[in-house]
Amino acid sequence: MINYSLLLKLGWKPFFQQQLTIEEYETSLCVRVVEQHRSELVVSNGQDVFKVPILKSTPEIVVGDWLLLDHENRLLRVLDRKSKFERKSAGTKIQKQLIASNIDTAFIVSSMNDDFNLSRIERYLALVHSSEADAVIVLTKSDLCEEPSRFVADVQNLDPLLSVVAVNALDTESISALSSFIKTTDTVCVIGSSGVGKSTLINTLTNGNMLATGSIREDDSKGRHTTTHRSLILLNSGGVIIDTPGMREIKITDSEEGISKTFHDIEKLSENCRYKDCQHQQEPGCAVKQAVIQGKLDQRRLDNFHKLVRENDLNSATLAQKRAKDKSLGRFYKKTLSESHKLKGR
Ligand SMILES: Nc1nc2c(ncn2[C@@H]2O[C@H](COP(=O)(O)OP(=O)(O)OP(=O)(O)O)[C@@H](O)[C@H]2O)c(=O)[nH]1
Ligand SMILES: [Zn+2]
Repeated sequence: MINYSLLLKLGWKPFFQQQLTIEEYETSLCVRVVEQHRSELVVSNGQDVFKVPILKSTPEIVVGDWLLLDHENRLLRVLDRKSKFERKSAGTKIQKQLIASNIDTAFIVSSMNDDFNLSRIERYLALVHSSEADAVIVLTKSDLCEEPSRFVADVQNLDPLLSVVAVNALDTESISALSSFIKTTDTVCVIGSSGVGKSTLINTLTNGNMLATGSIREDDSKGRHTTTHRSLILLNSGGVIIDTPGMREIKITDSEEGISKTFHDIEKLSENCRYKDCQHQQEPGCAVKQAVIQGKLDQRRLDNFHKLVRENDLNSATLAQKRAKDKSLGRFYKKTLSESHKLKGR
């Protein structure tokens, strides 16, 4: 029988419970994926940590997923995801890759120094907004900054409803301001550019205790022992953090909805453009350009909006082209195969 009370500290929610049948509740095992390797998944039921092999028939599974297993720890099914983070695969391969799932809140980390960049924050916001997770902007290095409130105000200016917190990521007391954004059954992820303080923040949040879901030592191919990176971390104060390497190099793709939510002020203004399909470039009667002239909208914000839309269109188009190509290639193989069978008289 599934023990819900053990699952709660792993981020279990009514959303997942509602997906179970009574039979599944009575006969199966429910676990969360805490690590992902090439040939196996490391999962936890809130008490024990164990491994589930990845077979040819195993569907795409990522850290954060909830799985139902039978009593021999074989996969029955993956529960529907509450949210998911995807990215365009790195390199020349054009494919979408799932990198983490079931995240309630994403901490977008940015440091209050020369690296501070509103356009980059907007880019991360568009990403988070297309994942179904909530966004919180965490501004680090407050101890090294003369006027943190100026940075907070700049970010708040992007959207008055945004949650923005300034912290010294090295200091436990300072980051306690984040606790109201980490509910005990919530799953949080931390994203942002290199060097902004993501690891420092996670370390302080976990008091340096990164192995709370249990530690597993693994043999690598040469028979050496390596301690693997734990991707799903339990917080002593309740709540879960997901920190996978993939989360750190995520790019915009299929994020139209996220861009639209992030720049809802521009969307709102565009309702008054003369042309319905106005691109807010050189068209007459453009309400968005007018707002820039009147000082109601930053030229920087409009430029970044255009840039992200272009980038998203490009990535999404190549993805769509690849999908179409794969489909027609699949039909070609099928046809060739059936013709060769016909020739052989089968
Ligand atoms: N003074 C101060 N230093 C900080 C703060 N946050 C991070 N640092 C320092 O900044 C440097 C980079 O922090 P990391 O936590 O490694 O940054 P990261 O975002 O994890 O970087 P990557 O692993 O490259 O993605 C480290 O030397 C930290 O000690 C802060 O709030 N105050
Ligand atoms: Zn316009």
